[in-house]
Amino acid sequence: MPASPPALILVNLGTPEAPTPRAVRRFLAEFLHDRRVVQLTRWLWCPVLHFAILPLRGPRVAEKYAKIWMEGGSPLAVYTQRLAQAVQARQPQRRVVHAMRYGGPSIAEVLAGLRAEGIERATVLPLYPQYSTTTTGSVADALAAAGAGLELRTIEDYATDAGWVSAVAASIRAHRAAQGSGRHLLFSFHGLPQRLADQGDPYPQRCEDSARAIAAALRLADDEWSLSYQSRFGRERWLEPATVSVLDDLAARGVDAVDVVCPGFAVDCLETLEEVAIMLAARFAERGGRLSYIPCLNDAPAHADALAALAEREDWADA
Ligand SMILES: C=CC1=C(C)c2cc3[nH]c(cc4nc(cc5[nH]c(cc1n2)c(C)c5CCC(=O)O)C(CCC(=O)O)=C4C)c(C)c3C=C
Ligand SMILES: [Fe+2]
Ligand SMILES: [Fe+2]
Repeated sequence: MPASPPALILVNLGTPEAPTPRAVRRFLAEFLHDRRVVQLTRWLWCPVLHFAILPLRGPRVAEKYAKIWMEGGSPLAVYTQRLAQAVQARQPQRRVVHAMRYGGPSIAEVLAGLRAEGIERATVLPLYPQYSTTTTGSVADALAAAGAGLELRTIEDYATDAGWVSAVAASIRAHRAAQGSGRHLLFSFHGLPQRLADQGDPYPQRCEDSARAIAAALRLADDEWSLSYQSRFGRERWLEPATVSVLDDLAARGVDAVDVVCPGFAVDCLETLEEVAIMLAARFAERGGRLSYIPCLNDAPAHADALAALAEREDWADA
């Protein structure tokens, strides 16, 4: 009898439990204490974080979450859970669960639950197509901290996975078929401090690889698409060009219709729904244009198919 396939753990970033200042502060406190995310020495960072960032940002960001909150909770949590269920439906022979790097369900509690069920092996799929030390690397830290007891294998990057690329390309094609073609396509990825890229974080290269692969699948000419980075945090220089500047430049050049897609995000979240689909769309409209946001793959069947195939391929040879 062949060994049953390893469990599959889809790991996402995490999100506040409620759109309230208190819940946002709690979430940000855990997130922004992660040394993968903020590298400043603690005696410098902790006073800034506790006495300035959390008190000021908590209420401001809670208002943003309130604008996008769904009946079942934060979009990131709702879609991550639905995506895990969709992958589970495609792979009834294995346990498919989800975990969050910050907040719950935590990686440690999910691993403990699997161990309690007698599961001995798991494939971990961080829901970040492009590897970064700040995201996938941080998931690896949490797995190591949660301790052994389960044999783990992690899929660290799927930026150019053929199944995932064609799922993203198909969703763009479908959106454009409904909205009309001939529009500029902007690939907007979450940014990073430029310093991390200079220190060797492969993330910007992998974002470029993803954008180029998706543009090729759509047979776009070079002047029909661009790539940019959004969601800047802090005063340091971040990856460029910034999404806001690229959109302002497009508007200034008279481009009045832009489609924006965010292939660095597996599911919709604050950064896509509030920052891009609401704030940046309003800013582009003020400049006379129409920004059409193309939703993330979320729990679409093609997304679940692509991730199930990816996990199957990465399983242990004897599974
Ligand atoms: C998709 C990949 C992501 C990378 C890379 C990333 C790096 C990164 N992020 C921050 C700071 C913040 N990010 C915030 C939200 C957020 N970030 C990602 C993904 C990546 N971050 C997601 C999916 C989300 C949304 C979570 C949700 O609940 O919907 C936030 C919180 C919101 C806010 O306060 O603006 C911060 C802060 C840094 C500093 C960083 C790299 C160093
Ligand atoms: Fe602290
Ligand atoms: Fe982020």
